[in-house]
Amino acid sequence: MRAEALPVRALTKAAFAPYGEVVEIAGAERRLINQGSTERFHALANVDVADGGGRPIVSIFRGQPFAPPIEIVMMERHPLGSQMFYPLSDLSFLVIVAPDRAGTPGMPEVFICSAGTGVNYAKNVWHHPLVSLGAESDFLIVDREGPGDNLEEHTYSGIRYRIDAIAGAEAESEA
Ligand SMILES: NC(=O)N[C@@H](O)C(=O)O
Ligand code: NI
Repeated sequence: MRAEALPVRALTKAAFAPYGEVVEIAGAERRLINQGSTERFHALANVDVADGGGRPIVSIFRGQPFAPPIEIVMMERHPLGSQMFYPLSDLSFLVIVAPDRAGTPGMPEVFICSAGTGVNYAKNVWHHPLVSLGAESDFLIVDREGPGDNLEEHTYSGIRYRIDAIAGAEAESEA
């Protein structure tokens, strides 16, 4: 089966806008609270999980690292809610998303997400399950618990996608 190599792009708010929000301090509304002893970086992402009686939950994902070549054979989406990944380690990870093409994912876009930056996938956005890099990594997750089927998966047929190199991220792997 044909496998197409994909470029890895730096994550920016503009590039990721069709898929959700970038969760980072840069550009956030900053509020000084607690008599000035604490900075609040306010409303970094919108938790959109109420459809169908859903409620927001916080989890931790512990991801095992991937290394190139990384094959992308499937994508998934959550029709009833957003899903946020915020890295608790100081490693980069890959964010892989795709536009919807008549109910199936189109060609993926791959972004490298640097340490201290997370993403909030908007509801019903095609994305690849967590791809950690370098070492076992923990992520804070905010997504939906509740009735209904909140997971739709799609396996590409006739074409596979591949990530052959990730500049910089591999250098972060454990020594
Ligand atoms: N299945 C699950 O909870 N994880 C995926 O949704 C994912 O995006 O990693
Ligand atoms: Ni997901």
